[in-house]
Amino acid sequence: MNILDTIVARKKEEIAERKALRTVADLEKEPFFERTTLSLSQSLVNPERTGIIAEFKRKSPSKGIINGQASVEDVTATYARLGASGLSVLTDTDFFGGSNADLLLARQQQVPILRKDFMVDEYQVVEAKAIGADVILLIAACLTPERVQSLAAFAKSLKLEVLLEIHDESELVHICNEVDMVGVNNRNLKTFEVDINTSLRLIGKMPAHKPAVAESGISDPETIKTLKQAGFKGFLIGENFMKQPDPSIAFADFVKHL
Ligand SMILES: O=P(O)(O)OC[C@@H](O)[C@@H](O)c1c[nH]c2ccccc12
Repeated sequence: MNILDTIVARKKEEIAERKALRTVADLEKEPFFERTTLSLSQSLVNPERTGIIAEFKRKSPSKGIINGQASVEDVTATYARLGASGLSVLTDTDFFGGSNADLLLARQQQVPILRKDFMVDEYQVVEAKAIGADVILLIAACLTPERVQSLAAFAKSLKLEVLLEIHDESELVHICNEVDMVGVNNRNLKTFEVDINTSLRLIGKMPAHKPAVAESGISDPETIKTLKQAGFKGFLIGENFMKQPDPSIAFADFVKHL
């Protein structure tokens, strides 16, 4: 089994455990459930922002511990203040060291927030709304095109936006009307290999009317210039900032060079 299959198998167990603890009806009573969500697709094309979706990630299966001490409140506040177009918060605990509590803390910021997790069930979409997310991620590598479409339609019914993540040509067929943005993960989730050229290769084959997001392995402001020229509007960056003792300082320094 590759790591993605392992994560998704564990995720399904976790969802069953969570459903037993809190029903959908419980989630719908959460204070954040009834709220006006923010649009990441609009924020990405706002010329006053950087296009960066800055990610809070404590650890990952490929890197182990990235940052064991940073405060989600402090770091996301700096990201938002210094021009991040959006925030991405890992909510998977077992493999990424994140939690729903992290996303709730990030929600103090008035910028769109992506719930970064492995979404395979409608329950998680309801939960995303209840914990304060504006956008969900759907990963083509763990869903059929039909499931992408049905989960995306469900997310839209809750006024959440959808970022569809693809990694190669074969996954272009997962793109449907219901997704708002298409991301290209430069990291192969099965082998962990990272190659920025994955984004540059795929952009020409993606729909021009949906903002394109380049994801993973970005560590140089020059790369953002190249990706922008190729047509990307969003740049999802985690580790480059999180691996520093103070991710806020790393972010401030990076945006100076854009
Ligand atoms: O830390 P990086 O290399 O900047 O990557 C961020 C983000 O793209 C990455 O965390 C990611 C992209 N798609 C995912 C899906 C699940 C978990 C994590 C991810």
